Amino acid sequence: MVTTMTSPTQQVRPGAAARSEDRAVLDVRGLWKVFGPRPDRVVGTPLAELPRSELRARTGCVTAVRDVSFTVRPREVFVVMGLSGSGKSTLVRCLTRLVEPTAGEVLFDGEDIRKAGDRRLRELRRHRFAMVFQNFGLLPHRRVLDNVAYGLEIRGTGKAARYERAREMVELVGLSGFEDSYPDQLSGGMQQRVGLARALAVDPDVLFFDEPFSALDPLIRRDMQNEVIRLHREVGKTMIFITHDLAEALKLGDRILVMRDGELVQMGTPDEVVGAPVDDYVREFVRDVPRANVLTTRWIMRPPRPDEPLDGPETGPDVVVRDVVHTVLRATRPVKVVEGGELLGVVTAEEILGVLAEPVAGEPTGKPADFAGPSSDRTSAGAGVGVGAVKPIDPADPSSGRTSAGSSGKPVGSGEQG
Ligand SMILES: Nc1ncnc2c1ncn2[C@@H]1O[C@H](COP(=O)(O)OP(=O)(O)OP(=O)(O)O)[C@@H](O)[C@H]1O
Repeated sequence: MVTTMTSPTQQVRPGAAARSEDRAVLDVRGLWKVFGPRPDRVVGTPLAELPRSELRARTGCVTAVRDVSFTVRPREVFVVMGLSGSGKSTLVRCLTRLVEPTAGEVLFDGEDIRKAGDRRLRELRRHRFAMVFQNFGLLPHRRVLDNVAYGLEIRGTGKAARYERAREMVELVGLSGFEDSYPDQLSGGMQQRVGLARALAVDPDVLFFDEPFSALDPLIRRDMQNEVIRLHREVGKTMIFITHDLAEALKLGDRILVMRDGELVQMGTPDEVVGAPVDDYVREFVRDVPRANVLTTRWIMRPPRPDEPLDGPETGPDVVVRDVVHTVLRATRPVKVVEGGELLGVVTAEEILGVLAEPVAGEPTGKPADFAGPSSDRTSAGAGVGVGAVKPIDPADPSSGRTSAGSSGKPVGSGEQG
């Protein structure tokens, strides 16, 4: 057992814990949603290959979700990100059948939700799932406590038990003292805390968030993101979170699914998306992200040179670069990246500067060409999905993430991870 120098203040990417479990809470396979007349005629036919605008002109149909597959693991925060109209809401709504999928499978704990009858679906929605919406969805004529207790009331929980639970949840989200207030007496951030408390009150297996903070001003929004991180630590729920904001996705997500025109473009951990964007669409999203705040030592380490001393400090491969900068710059020896007793590589000031400096397109970064970069199990974070695989860093390839993701130093939310 190797003791690394990872301290509680160091940021270890949150996905590390979730990744250790194989079981899927949600297993989505080949999911399609086509809106419009006779959508069945589109899936699996040449019509499905048409660009959106042409399909719409010829058939009146819109393919909102196109053959998307992914799994969500227990306690994972899984973020669905993309520009407006990319299909995020439709995809997530298909998971609870708020929108009926056109084709594909949605397995929840192994059960195909598409085969569930009305009664079973109601049961699942009341007991296993909860949603937090952008517009809060609170009942205006009910007090905070009654809003929080609402899901339990629907479920038939007795008054004393539901109020007890509701009080606990109100306290959990930091609203003690506001139990008797009405929604319009609260600020937007506080209203969304009520939304969170209400969702948590029913003790769901999966919490769905549909752009919950996009109506809030930036400071409140940041508070609420931190609140989600804190609540996730405390209650450990599986969360599926829709956002069009990359900083939010990087800050909250264990893994991120990037969508464009209904398709899955890339799926991976925040460092995979920033370190190795698969195409220009994703590259444009991550362009201004300070990479040192997101990439981990695994991304920048290199094999030790034959003459290098290997008695320097140690760190882990999932430690964010920002958190080892001082150690590396102070060390008189290369910092060793160690996992399970195995030396994976070393990091020196040279590698740190390589991340901090603005990369110049086409220029070699100095990394040995035969070095494989992040291990293949990490780059296949798509969990059985071929489309989501990311490219390992290739210093010789100007299109690889290392040379294309900018480092403007602009503050984005990713800097507040943890
Ligand atoms: N009920 C509907 N009928 C027809 N087309 C729809 C319907 N709902 C969504 N669409 C279309 O499906 C596509 C995906 O929409 P969706 O709302 O899922 O995207 P989104 O990424 O969530 O966008 P936004 O961030 O703006 O909410 C869009 O082209 C949209 O116009």
